[in-house]
Amino acid sequence: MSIQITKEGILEALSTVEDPDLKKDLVTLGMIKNISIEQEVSKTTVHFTVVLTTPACPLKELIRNNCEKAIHEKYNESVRCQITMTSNVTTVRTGKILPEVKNIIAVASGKGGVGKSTVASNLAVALAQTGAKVGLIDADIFGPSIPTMFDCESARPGVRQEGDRYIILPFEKYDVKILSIGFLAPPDDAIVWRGPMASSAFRQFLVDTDWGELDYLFIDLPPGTSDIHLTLVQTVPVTGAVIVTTPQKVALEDVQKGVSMFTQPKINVPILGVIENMAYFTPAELPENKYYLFGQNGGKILAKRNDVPFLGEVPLVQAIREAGDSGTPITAQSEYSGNAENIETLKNQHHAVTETFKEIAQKLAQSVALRNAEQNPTEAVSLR
Ligand SMILES: Nc1ncnc2c1ncn2[C@@H]1O[C@H](COP(=O)(O)OP(=O)(O)OP(=O)(O)O)[C@@H](O)[C@H]1O
Repeated sequence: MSIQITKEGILEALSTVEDPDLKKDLVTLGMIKNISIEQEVSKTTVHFTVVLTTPACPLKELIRNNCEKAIHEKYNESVRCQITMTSNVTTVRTGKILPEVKNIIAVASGKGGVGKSTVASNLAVALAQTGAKVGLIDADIFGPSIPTMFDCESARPGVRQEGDRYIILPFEKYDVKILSIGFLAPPDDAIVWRGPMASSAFRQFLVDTDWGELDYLFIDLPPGTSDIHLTLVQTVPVTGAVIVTTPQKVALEDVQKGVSMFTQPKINVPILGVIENMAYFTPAELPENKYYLFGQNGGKILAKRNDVPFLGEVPLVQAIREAGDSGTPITAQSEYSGNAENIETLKNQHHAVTETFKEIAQKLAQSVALRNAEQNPTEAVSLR
């Protein structure tokens, strides 16, 4: 005898399955789509799609198994489940500027030289590798390093004319769409770009650029707080900020000021998480050793103090610096390609660091999904 199964019954069963990150059930979160039931004399198959909120979700198989279990518990072990797992990055952004960009993520630090551009580049590449559509704006007028890190120092963005408007076309590399203040001003002239000219160029990157559809648009901000920060939050609603720090106390004090800038009531941009860069040094020839040159756990302490997620720590290793200088972020390299004597050790170190960036990128995507599910949309700031 065939079992009587209805769409309502399937939804009831699946409403007992929680998304482990978002801590709400899949039905409430609107993640269940395309339910259909195939009933034959001796077997019943239910089909449905689970739409995950992050690309390449690591919990995919767990969620799939829990769905199957819920259907079996409600009906019978003999019911077959054909579950399609897809993803659709969520958004809460509104407004006329960049409506096709789902999430704008500011990458900030209190101090210069903590590796903000390195982290932003690698997160952008790592998320693009999961199939997400990603863009990156290098707004660091004091030292635009993205052109070096993506080996496109002489690149000039294209332009398209629409009536009397000029639309900028970003440059694309490693599946990331890129624009940099460095494309407009030769490095030695960067100094004259401080102030209103830089802010106006940056505004054009947001307002007059054809970014197309993007899941994540990263903004690599200058260190500290600046006019560029204000231009950003005044021009577009920002999904959230990622804070990059090194562990030492002096860095943390500056970084705290950066955090407070975003979280002050007038600005109100949520912090998506803290990343500790150069957390420890591991020499290639002693891969098991960790030397905490700048102190330990500074990033974790900062995250705890501000009650925001800690996204992970990146070690200080030669391969990251070499990759940045060579114009291919380490996550975009399939393996270590130098010709050093200790090649096997360097390959292992390279692999470990690449995996670390991928894990941090995944945690960031989860943090964005959580922020979009739980918090109100950010609004562009109006300062008087
Ligand atoms: N984890 C790391 N291991 C080794 N070298 C690193 C690491 N992170 C960054 N670097 C190197 O440190 C230097 C500064 O990094 P980066 O330009 O990313 O910092 P930044 O915070 O963006 O700097 P700025 O304040 O000038 O914008 C670069 O040469 C980069 O390759």
